[in-house]
Amino acid sequence: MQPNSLGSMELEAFKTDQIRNFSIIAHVDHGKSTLADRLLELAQTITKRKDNKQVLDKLRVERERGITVKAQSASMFYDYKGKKYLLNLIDTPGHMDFNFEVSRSLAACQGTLLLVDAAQGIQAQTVANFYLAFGQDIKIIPVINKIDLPSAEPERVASQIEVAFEMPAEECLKISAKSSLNVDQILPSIIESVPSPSGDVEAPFKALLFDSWHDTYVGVVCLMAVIDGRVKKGDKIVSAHSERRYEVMETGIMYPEQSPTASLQAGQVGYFVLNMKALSESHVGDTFFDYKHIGTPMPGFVPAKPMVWAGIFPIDTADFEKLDHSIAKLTLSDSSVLVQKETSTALGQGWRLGFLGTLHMDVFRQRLEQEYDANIIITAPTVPYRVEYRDGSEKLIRNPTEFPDTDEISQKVRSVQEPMVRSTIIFPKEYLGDIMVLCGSRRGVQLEHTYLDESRVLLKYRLPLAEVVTDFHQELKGKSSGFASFDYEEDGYDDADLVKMNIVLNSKPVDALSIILHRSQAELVGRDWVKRLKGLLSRQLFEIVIQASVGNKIIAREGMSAMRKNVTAKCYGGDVSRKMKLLNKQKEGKKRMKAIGGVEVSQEAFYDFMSKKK
Ligand SMILES: Nc1nc2c(ncn2[C@@H]2O[C@H](COP(=O)(O)OP(=O)(O)OP(=O)(O)O)[C@@H](O)[C@H]2O)c(=O)[nH]1
Repeated sequence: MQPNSLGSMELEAFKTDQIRNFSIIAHVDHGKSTLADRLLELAQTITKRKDNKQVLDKLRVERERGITVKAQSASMFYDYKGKKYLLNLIDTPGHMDFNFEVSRSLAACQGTLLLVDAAQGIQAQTVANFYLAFGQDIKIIPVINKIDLPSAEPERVASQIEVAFEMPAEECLKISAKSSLNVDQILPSIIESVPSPSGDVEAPFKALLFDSWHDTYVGVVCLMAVIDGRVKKGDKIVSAHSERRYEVMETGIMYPEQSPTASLQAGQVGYFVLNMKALSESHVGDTFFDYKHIGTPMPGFVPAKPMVWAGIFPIDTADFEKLDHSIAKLTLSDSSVLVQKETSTALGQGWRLGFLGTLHMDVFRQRLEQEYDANIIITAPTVPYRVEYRDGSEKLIRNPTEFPDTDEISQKVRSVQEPMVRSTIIFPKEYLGDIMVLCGSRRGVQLEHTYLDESRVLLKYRLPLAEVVTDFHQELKGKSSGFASFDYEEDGYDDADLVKMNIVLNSKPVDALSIILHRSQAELVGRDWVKRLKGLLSRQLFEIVIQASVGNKIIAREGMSAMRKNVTAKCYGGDVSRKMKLLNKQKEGKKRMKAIGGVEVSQEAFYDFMSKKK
């Protein structure tokens, strides 16, 4: 199908009272993208297709994982009661790592559809998204989806919505995005109940930037909600954040692809091509003004803060240049990843990357491997720790190698702090005991315990982020047969008794294997790591001692006795060519080895260790 092409559009006819800007928020898989497609079909922005492939989920990884990562927006024209409306749908990502993107999309809307699966009911992310929208003071329309499923219980879900969000159960729309049942009620409900944007077309130009990306053909594209005034090609506008001046090269709407328009004006949402050279010049939450009328900027966003840092290294060091190039290209389309160069004695040259969360990290790694054919080792993720020194200075630690050693801590450090989160967990009540034990073992403190209905429990816990970014989610799924849903938001820093654990091979520390953890866990983790490493290293011609240490104290130890290895032993003198071949093979194998404390460790052993690590 070809998307509709409008040519250069005239949008001036649409005054603010004919415009509605809305988004859809939902827990993962509750049907956002399917509903978005149905609405675009209804308004004939796209034609109906058999394969039901979602238009708004563009990236390959998104399609494979079935999650929306990058928010995409699309415009619709819709006739209602004899009047023509311009409806702008702003799609939002569906995972907790991307809450930042959800809030930036919401800031451009006056209303949102809160979509809940009729079989699954309210999930953790429904709650988180509701509060994001509630905090922005926009109209929330509850919609119960998938009512065609045999297991659907729309009445029960409606009463959960009433209990959790104090919205009358009878206000919920009940639809099936898949079969289109009742989907025709949605756009009229948006027009009736979502306020139109309150801008002034005659006032000087002012717009809010809420998304941007890099386009191979035109460069940086910015999505903006025009607050006041109007703008057209050739106008000069200025960024409140950087005070840089830009010329407008093109304006348009997403229909659903970029479709140029003669202008954009108050209330409208559309894309801008400016003479911006790099994506890093576009700051989400920035306000743009007519360069002659600089007013008060819109309240800014809290910028996306990377909360999970990990080292990335090529398995084969010869791939460094290629990988450098691939990472640079990939960050062009994902400006929330922060990149720094890093050198490790064990793994060579690489990078330290900051991600919004572990899913974000996984998506990035998967794209590197799939789209750029990269072979990489990724180290255990670290959260940013804060160290406050007695002299008043402060340091943010993103790499365990930078963490102060025990002597430094006792002499110079006032406190070490770790980032905390407030988490929401929703699950059937029979799993309550196990889930409370799990949260307790992860140093969690319970904040709330409510029943959404007679069988579903909502728990709120305050937990250290470090405990959440490893395998917490996986364990939660395991303990609840897959029924628990989980979401979290940042909640400041707390003092904590943290230590750096080093892994030492024949008295030499392996920097890539250092981690920061709570003192109470060091021994357990140390014993586990040392044992697993022993399983992965091959015996060598001398004895190997593998130790885990905290400061000068050895907390775990394993030894491997020496072995004599002679690859030519099997050749009884005569066959010289076979002997040479074997020797060459051994040499080849050695190229990929690193000698640490005289012990040869293959990159593959590192890879195996990292990928199975807690
Ligand atoms: N039976 C039924 N299935 C539906 C309905 N709406 C969506 N689905 C299915 O539910 C699954 C998830 O739908 P998506 O539209 O991808 O969900 P999403 O909320 O956009 O997911 P993310 O982008 O990952 O957040 C898909 O397999 C859809 O076909 C519905 O009304 N009925």
